[in-house]
Amino acid sequence: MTDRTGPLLQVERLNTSFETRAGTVRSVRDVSFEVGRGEVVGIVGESGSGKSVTGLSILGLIERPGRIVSGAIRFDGEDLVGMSEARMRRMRGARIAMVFQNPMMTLNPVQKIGAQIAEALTEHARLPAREVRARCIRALEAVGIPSPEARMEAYPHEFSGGMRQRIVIAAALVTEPDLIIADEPTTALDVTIQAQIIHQMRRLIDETGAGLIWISHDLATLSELADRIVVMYAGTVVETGTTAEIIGAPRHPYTRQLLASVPSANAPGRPLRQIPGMMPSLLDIGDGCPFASRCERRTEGCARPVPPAVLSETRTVRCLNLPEDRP
Ligand SMILES: Nc1ncnc2c1ncn2[C@@H]1O[C@H](COP(=O)(O)OP(=O)(O)OP(=O)(O)O)[C@@H](O)[C@H]1O
Repeated sequence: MTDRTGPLLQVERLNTSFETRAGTVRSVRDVSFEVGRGEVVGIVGESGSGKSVTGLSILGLIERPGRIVSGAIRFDGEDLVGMSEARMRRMRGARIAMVFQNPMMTLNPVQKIGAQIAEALTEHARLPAREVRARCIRALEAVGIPSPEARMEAYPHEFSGGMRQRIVIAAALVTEPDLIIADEPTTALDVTIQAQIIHQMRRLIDETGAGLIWISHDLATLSELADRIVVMYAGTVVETGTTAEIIGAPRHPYTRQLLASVPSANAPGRPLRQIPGMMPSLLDIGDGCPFASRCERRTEGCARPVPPAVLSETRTVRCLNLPEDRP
């Protein structure tokens, strides 16, 4: 049963692990967040914090030795956890789309791009050829490809890196999905191109009312694009809030340190501030606060599980020793 009044996506207490010879890698632990219609939610965190595994869990793409251990992923009111592979595949094609970092891995080098985008469409719906063509052109226009009709006949190598990434986004958009999950899609690109793509994505989400999850290690990019931000550290969500709250008044000690390491927050010419210490291994990690070993505010209680505190309708923070309101 679908519920059009609720949020588009609700991830509730998600746990995803990988069984390895060395032990259980608990990549995603007790992760909860929501995405509304027409909303962009950014997931930020250092490398290895569980961002991609969260995205792949939503897409039903966790493969052995990994599995979703517990939790619910409700999309339009329906739980995706435990859905049959055949239905999940249809969901991925038609209603939930994904965009990954490397367009060359997604695009077929020997097929014209028009045909590749059309394939995304015809795999899941039987449509007249004229309609398919019109929709492909619309998708290319939407991501800012000039002369889309002529460009449909070109091969991937005839495009620049930025244009190729736009084509991958167009292929994800052509089915008019309700939810798009983008995993570091602009990381490899020039900052100017990044800014253009981000601007176009924002416009698209505003126009179509789709939901977008944008996974990134870069808070500066997210501040331009996201409505809300989910901060992940060592597999858990440490803080969620509106973009203005996270950027303007971070509460969790990790979020504060992460912000302090963003280049624009540093004086020019000075080296970036690194967060001292290392992220703990996710192998058989306990349930206490994972940031405790690097945190100046840690106390004995931090070794026990720290439930997320709900500070307001938009804000949760998982910390026992919250610093004052403003840094
Ligand atoms: N197939 C797998 N087998 C074992 N461990 C895995 C597997 N896939 C991911 N992991 C582990 O899960 C943890 C989270 O990885 P994930 O890729 O989600 O991090 P991330 O935040 O997306 O990092 P990055 O920014 O580098 O992509 C890591 O410790 C990683 O080693």
